[in-house]
This record gives sequence, structure tokens and C-alpha cells, in this order.
Amino acid sequence: MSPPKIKICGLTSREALDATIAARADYCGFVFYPPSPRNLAPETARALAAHAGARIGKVGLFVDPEDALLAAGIEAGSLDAVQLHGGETPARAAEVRARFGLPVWKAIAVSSAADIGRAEEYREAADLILFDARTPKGALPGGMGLKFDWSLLAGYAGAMPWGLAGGLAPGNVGEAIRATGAPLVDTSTGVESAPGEKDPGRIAAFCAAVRAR
Ligand SMILES: O=C(O)c1ccccc1N[C@@H]1O[C@H](COP(=O)(O)O)[C@@H](O)[C@H]1O
Repeated sequence: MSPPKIKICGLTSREALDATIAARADYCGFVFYPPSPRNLAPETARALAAHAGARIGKVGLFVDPEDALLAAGIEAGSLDAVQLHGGETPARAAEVRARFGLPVWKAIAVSSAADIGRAEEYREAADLILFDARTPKGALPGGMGLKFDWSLLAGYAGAMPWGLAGGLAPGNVGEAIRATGAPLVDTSTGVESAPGEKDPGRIAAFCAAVRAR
């Protein structure tokens, strides 16, 4: 079976982008959410996207964005997909997809089996579901290094493409893949040395661990 696809999210530097491409990750993530320590100004996103060119898929992360922010991020980051990581409804996800003509990845916050079932609501509205850990009220809605109970996804056979996020790191991603069968894994905090600072060695170790699962 082919290895899961890999997304390294929250890149803020050329060094981290180079490490992500060298490790043969499939996607990099650019954060367009001002409260995040990984938030990118448009000019930074533009420079990183130009450096990456077509060597890697570029996914823009947004949280309940207005159309103007989406438009600016999509243009600056030359995005290939939009990740919606807030409380966007199926109708809003479908609207974003139709308006901007890009695949939409919808993150779903998970703390119970019922949350896994919510993926079905986005069947006609999104292209991929990203299951991530629910974070505490008042905290960032992701990028906190928090895991959820992976057994909730054991044997998962949803109708849509999906991925796993939340607290994944070089030391646990193999176990996470074995527990869930995730076809895509996404990490941010687990490959950092400090919030917003990616560690090239940890990026390489994460990608190697995915392939060695
Ligand atoms: O990375 C952020 O700062 C962020 C901010 C707001 C929403 C989501 C965010 N990150 C995404 O959250 C998941 C899990 O991250 P982690 O590996 O647990 O740190 C992942 O998709 C990040 O891209």
C-alpha cells in the first residue's frame, strides 16, 4: 500500500520550506490567521510560494475567513487548496469552493465519536476532511500539539478523502497511522523547536517515520 500523503503545516521560512521539499512531503501549509504564531503576511507567503514553485502542493489555512482574506491568501500563496479550520458550515465550505475554484479541506474538531460522524455533513461541500483534536475554548482551533483518541477512527471508512492531524510528531506518527489507517497526515507543532519555528531535522524525521510506518 502506498504511504500516506504528508502535509507539513505552518511554514514561515525558506529553510523550513526547503527541508519540507527535501523530505518529499506532498503539501506545505501556509497559515493565514493573524492570532497564530505561524501567520504569514502576504509578502512572505508570496516569496515562499515563488521559491516552492510547482515542487510541492500549497495549502492555505484559514479560520472562518472573510472572502477578502481568502482572495489575498490564495493569490499571494499561489494556493492549490484551501483548508478551513474554524466553524465553517457545509454551506460556507461549498460557497468557498465555488467562489474560488479550489479544493476545500475542512477540519473537524474531534473529541467524541459523534464528531467523526460530522464528516458526512460535508460530503457535497468539501473535498477532504481533516480530523483534528478539539482544543480548549479560547485557544487556537488547531496548531496546539493536542491529540485525540485515535481509536475513534479505527476501521474508518468514510465516503470522502480524509486525513489525520493533531499532536502528530516523529515519535508517534507511525502508531497513529497503524491505529487509524489515515491516508494523509498533517503536522505543525510536532516538527517545531518553538511555536512558529520549524526544525528541519524533525521535518525529515517525521517524513521518514511516515514511510517506515
Ligand atoms: O498552526 C496553527 O497555528 C493553526 C492555527 C489555527 C488553526 C489550525 C492551525 N494548525 C493546524 O492544526 C492542525 C494540528 O496542528 P498540530 O500538529 O497539533 O500542531 C494542523 O492541521 C495544523 O495545520
